[in-house]
Order: sequence, then C-alpha cells, then structure tokens
Amino acid sequence: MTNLSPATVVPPRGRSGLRSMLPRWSPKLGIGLALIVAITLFGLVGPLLLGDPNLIRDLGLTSPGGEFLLGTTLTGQDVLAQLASATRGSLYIGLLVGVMATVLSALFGIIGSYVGGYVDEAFSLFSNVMLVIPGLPLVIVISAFVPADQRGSWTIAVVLAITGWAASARVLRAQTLSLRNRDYVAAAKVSGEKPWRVITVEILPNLLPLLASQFVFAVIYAILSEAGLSFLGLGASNSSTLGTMLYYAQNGFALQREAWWWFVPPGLVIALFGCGLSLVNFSIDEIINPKLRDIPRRRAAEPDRAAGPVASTDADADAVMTVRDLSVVYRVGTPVHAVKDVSLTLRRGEILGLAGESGCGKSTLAYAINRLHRPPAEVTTGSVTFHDRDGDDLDVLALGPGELREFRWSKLSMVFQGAMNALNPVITVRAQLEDVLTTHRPGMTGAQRRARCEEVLRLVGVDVRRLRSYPHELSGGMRQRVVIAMALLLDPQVMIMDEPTTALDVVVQRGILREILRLRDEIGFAVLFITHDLPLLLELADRIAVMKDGEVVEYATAEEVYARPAHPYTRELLESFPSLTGERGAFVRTGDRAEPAGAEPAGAGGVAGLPGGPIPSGPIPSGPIPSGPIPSGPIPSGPTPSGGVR
Ligand SMILES: Nc1ncnc2c1ncn2[C@@H]1O[C@H](COP(=O)(O)OP(=O)(O)OP(=O)(O)O)[C@@H](O)[C@H]1O
Repeated sequence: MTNLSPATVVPPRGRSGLRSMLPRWSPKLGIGLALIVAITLFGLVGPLLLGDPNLIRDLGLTSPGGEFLLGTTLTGQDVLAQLASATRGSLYIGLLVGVMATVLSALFGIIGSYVGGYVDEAFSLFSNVMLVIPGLPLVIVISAFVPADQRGSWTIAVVLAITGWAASARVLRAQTLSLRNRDYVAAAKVSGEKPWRVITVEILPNLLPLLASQFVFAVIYAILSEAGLSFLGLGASNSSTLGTMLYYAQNGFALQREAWWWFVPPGLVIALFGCGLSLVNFSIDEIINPKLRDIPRRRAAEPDRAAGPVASTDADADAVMTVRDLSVVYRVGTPVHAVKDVSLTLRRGEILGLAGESGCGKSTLAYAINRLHRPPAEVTTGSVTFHDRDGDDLDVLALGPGELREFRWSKLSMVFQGAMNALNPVITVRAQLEDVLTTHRPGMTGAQRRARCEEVLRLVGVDVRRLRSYPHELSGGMRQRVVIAMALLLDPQVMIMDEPTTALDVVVQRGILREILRLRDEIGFAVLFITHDLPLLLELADRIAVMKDGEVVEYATAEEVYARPAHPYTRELLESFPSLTGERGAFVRTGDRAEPAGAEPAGAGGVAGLPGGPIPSGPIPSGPIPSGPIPSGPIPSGPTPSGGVR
C-alpha cells in the first residue's frame, strides 16, 4: 500500500519537502493561530510600550477614550497597560504549568507502563490517587497553606502542575501499553535497542499528538485555574495576571459601578486565548498523523447519480457485476491515480482473477467496487453495476447509506486482506456469526440463526463445536474459514476476496482454495479473487485480469493468459515465478526485464523467455472447477495442516 509507482503519480499540484509536513490550511487553524499569536505578542510587547500598569493617577474611574483606550481603574491605573502585563503573567504561568504537567504525565504514564511490573503498579497507583483527589479544593488548600509573601508565579505553577497531570498520565499509560506490544517495538527490542531508545524513537513519536494536545490542555487549565485562584485572593502575590485583574475589579465593585472596561477585557483575553488553543488543538493530530493530513475537507466531486435501478448497458447477459471505466485517485499532496479506467465483467458463478504486482491498485479497485474506499481515495469516473438475480440492475456508486448496508453483505460480501485477523478477539465465533444475521435478517428466530451458523460452518469444513470458541483458540486456517463462512452467511451473489490466503502456509492455502472452488460450484456465487500470485490464478480462475500501474493490461481466459500472454508485463509476471521443473524465470534469476514490449508472445504450452520451457503444472483449468493441482472432494477431517484442532 505504500509504493508510489512513478507511472501512477499524477503531476504534482501539491506541496513538497518540509511544507508537506504541515497541516493543510483551514479556517480553524488560521483563526486559532491568529488568536494565539496576537495575544502572545500583546503580552510580550505590550508591557514595553504601554508604560507602568501600577501608576496611580488622581483620575478615578474613567471610561474608555482619549489617552486611555480602555479607561482607568478606581485608582486611575491604565486598564490597557494592566491588561498587557496581566496577559504576560498569565501566559508565563500557563507555559510553566504546560511544560511541568506534560513532563510529569509522560514520566508517570509512559515510563511506568513501558518498564512494567512494580514500577508500573506504583506509578499507576499514584496517578489514580492524584486523580480521585478533587483538583480545585486541593489547589485552594495548597495555595492557602503557602504564605502570601512566598506565593509567586512559580509556586502557583507548581501547585497547578501537581494537580493537573494525572488524567493525562492515565491516557498515556493506556496508549503506551498498547504500543509496547506492537510488532515494530518488539522488533526494536529484539534488535538490541536500549530501552531509552525504544521509548524515544519507537514509542514517543506515536504519542506526540497526545502529548501536544495534553500540553495545550494543561496551558488552558492553568490559565483558567490561576484566574480562579487569583479571583479568590489565592493567586500569585508578586505578579499581575488576568486573574488578579479580575480580583481587583471585583473588589472595586466594577460590576455594580457598571465599569465594564475593567472586568470585560481580562475575561475576553482568557476566553479568546482558550479558544485559540482549542482551535489549534484540532489541527495537532493532522500535523503529526500523516493519515489525517490528506483527508480532503469536502467530499470531492464524485459522479452525481440518482440511486436505484439503472438501465443495463452490458451486453453480457450472464454478468452479475459490470465495472465500467472506473478511476480512483488518492487526493494526497501529489495525487496518486491508483485505478485508471478499469472495465471488468464478472459473470455468474465465475471466478475472475485480478493479478498484479504490489501497489498496482488491486485493493483500491476492490474497495471502490464495494464503496469501501475512504478519503483521500475518490472515485473520479466510471460506474459499478450490480445485476441482481431478481432482474434489477443497481448502480452501486449511487446507493444511499441504508441501501449500501443492505447491499454489502447480502448481495456482495468481501474477505479482506489478512482477514483472519478481522475476527473480534473477545467474542465467540457464534456471537460474531449471529451478529451478521441479527443485523441483516432481523426476522430470523434464535433457532434459525443457530441453524444457519452451523450450516455455514459445516460448509467451510469447520466443526460446529467451534461456534463456542474464541478466535485465539482457532488456527490461522480455521480463522480464515470462519471469515469465509461469515461472508457466506447471507448467500451473496458475489464475493470479493482480497489476497485471502497470503498469511497462510501453502498446504492450508490449498485447502481453503479447494473449499472456495467447491462452494462456488455448490452455491453458485461469483468470485473476484485478488492476488499477486498469477500461477495460483491460472489454476483457480476462469478468467484473469492483469493490472499494472492502475490499468488492466490483459483480460482473457486463464488458458489464454497461460498459453498466449498478450502483454509483455503478463509474460514478465509469468516468468517471475519458479517453474515446477525447478528452473526459475529469467526475471527472478537475473533481475532483467523479460522482453521488450511488442515481442512475439509464446506459443501454446510455452511461456516466452522461461528457460524451463512450458510450465508443466498439469492440465490448464477448464470449466467451472479446474481439475489437476487443486484436488476436489470432501474436506479432510481431523487436525488442520497448520496444527490447529478441527
Ligand atoms: N491512503 C493512500 N494515500 C495515497 N496513496 C495510496 C494510499 N493507499 C494506497 N495508495 C497508493 O495507491 C496505489 C495502489 O495501492 P493498492 O493498495 O491498491 O495496491 P495493491 O495492488 O492492492 O498492493 P498490495 O497487493 O501490496 O496490497 C499504490 O501506488 C499506493 O501507494
């Protein structure tokens, strides 16, 4: 899913280099940054320009205007000058608390959970205790305990940091516990990386969005709490903050005297700064998480359609699904044209193989056919028509959400790449199968549901006693069979299988493929089988489409693809797999490209450029069930080849 083939890349219209690391500009981010920058500048530069905020003048309370833009306080002090210096004081405390609370939460949340054992338990207990102590009363008690002459900005910041880190630590702990078990962390440990390096290089970057948003949250919390403390007369005694301004306004009866200019400006600055930080917080995930960065702000212009039956334009009367000129583009910085004008027809009861190297667009096509593609993927042109067995033609790209839910599992089901991991680990097989029936067939009784679950499980060759099992109690092959059983539950007319057996060993893979063939023959559904393994398709599929750089470059029966591959790329693919005689294709052995485009295709029974001559893999499949290498017949009982218990 990651390799960007140069041929598939639409000419750049996006950003590159460092700029591509930044989030897309959005009104939220713009307004948030503008508010923060403006208030910070005011706090930094204002006190230098606006004179002494404590200078007492013999003016009394003056309303805004003239020399004093925001008027004066009861003692004739300039409110604007006070506001600038109070903003600076509040920002200072906010920054101190933000840093201290983030460091504390990272220390107790990340390090404890990574080290594990007693350290984790002790850290976790401490965090929990801090969490259940009510924050504001504790802050008030601590602040009140510290004598007023020692209650400086630092003291207040420490008090607020002590009471403000625990919730973040718990979130970080949960996240670290999950990250700690990921494969790449295990790989780093196995490769001998030191713990501090695993934490800083493997784990910390994944936690940055959380840390960043928690920092922002801590700053907001600190500014608001400090304002609250100051308002109660427990704030920093040696510095002026927005809270102390409000405190003096309250003591001077500003509200009763209708001196709004005294208390509204500090309140407004607090509100606007909190608002700015929150808006920027929305964009922090985007800055760190590349997946979110490229999601377009609006649904791009997908072809506008009216839902419902459409007139059939397909000449193939036997077709169950017709894909016409389908194009899919990933709207990323440099858009990727992953599927280009693909047209395919899937006939009833047929297995249509879709082959191609990694990154050629197979999965993107499968997802788009099923409308499972998500932004930044966008279907730009084309149609997908489903020819229902009751005679209706459905325009899949135009189905509404409800119609799509109904369509997806009952008419067309999908077995995903790595599907054996798709089962929920904490729910039994029975519950997972029954869940599909409860959702799609609400009229079924419990007994009917149970009977259907047993039926499909038998169909795929798994003992019905396994209905009581949890996924971890099954072997990989059995899990895969359960997933196929789930896809069969509603008797779909089409099944899309995206590399359904790649994670399994060859023997189990063969067993499952044999099941698919048998089931297809018994039940009569059509299969779009996606794999990079062309020789496998030669045995399994009736027809094969070969994809390269998003385009279908070859589309013919399995016999034709095998005997007379028309496109040089197909020949190259055929040559890149080992022949059963023991020879390897030239492409694999030397890394050379096989033949130049336009070279003569190999004759029947031989593959161009393959030193081993014809692939002697037994008879070429003909008819619905290929004979030869995949044996038909009942599923063997007893333990599965992978060692699981049947
Ligand atoms: N989210 C994404 N953003 C940008 N480009 C993407 C994204 N997902 C896939 N692509 C690109 O789309 C192209 C097709 O990817 P796709 O996953 O469909 O290939 P594939 O043939 O299924 O490969 P594989 O067999 O390895 O899964 C690739 O060039 C890939 O880099």
